[in-house]
Amino acid sequence: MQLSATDISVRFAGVSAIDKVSMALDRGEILGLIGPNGAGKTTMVNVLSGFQKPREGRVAIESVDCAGRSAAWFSRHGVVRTFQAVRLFKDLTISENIEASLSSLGISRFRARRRAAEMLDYMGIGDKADRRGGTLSYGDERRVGIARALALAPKFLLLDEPAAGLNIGEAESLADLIRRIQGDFSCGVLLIEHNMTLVMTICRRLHVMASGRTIATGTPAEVLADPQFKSAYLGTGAA
Ligand SMILES: Nc1ncnc2c1ncn2[C@@H]1O[C@H](COP(=O)(O)OP(=O)(O)OP(=O)(O)O)[C@@H](O)[C@H]1O
Repeated sequence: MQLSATDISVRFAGVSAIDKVSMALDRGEILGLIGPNGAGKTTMVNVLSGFQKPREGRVAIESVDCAGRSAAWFSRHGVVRTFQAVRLFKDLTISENIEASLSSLGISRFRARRRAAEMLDYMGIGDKADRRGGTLSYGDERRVGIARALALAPKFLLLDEPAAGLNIGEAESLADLIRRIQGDFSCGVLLIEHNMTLVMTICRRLHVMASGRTIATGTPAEVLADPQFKSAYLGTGAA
């Protein structure tokens, strides 16, 4: 099963953010999406999850065309994403925050509560279920963001900079966790990340963007040897 985007273009106020980018995520792989700031990575995740309608191009889940579908439709069909900012409702408990996303998909309150508890346990923060949003440490808040996504039973999980702001130890545990999630949920994981150690350790395949375009794809070794990658990242090599 595959989530694919073909020849995607997005413009904001006439300015090109993505220009004819294609990528595919298989259920069963961890694909790294990397690139300098402003490369178009988050915009691409927005397109892949129904948060941004592309000006051109096609998104499909296997052979099902997703044109015009809402973000909620993508969620219901197993395409789930996290955000750079977790944004919890501060008046709700952590559990209620997760239940709210499930209820919006029509899941009963009872099942939503049970599912939230299971996912918070899975993320190792079951004891924080009754705390209010906004009272957790930064690292725990990011775990809630992932728990909230996992509660939606992803077939494709799109993680937008999950290691941002984590220390080295926390980033290492995150690497183990992402591998575990991929296996336990049998989901494809798209990982946007600036932490190169994390990306190179857990991704078998990388997709590199710069200035809204694809500049390299391949295994970490192939990408590291690619002149366009070296030029974009290290300022060396022929572009
Ligand atoms: N809603 C928007 N309105 C106008 N321009 C936008 C909008 N969202 C993104 N852009 C622009 O589109 C381009 C791609 O942005 P995007 O956030 O996708 O890049 P990114 O690779 O995710 O960057 P970063 O690594 O900094 O998060 C940038 O030039 C950005 O300023």
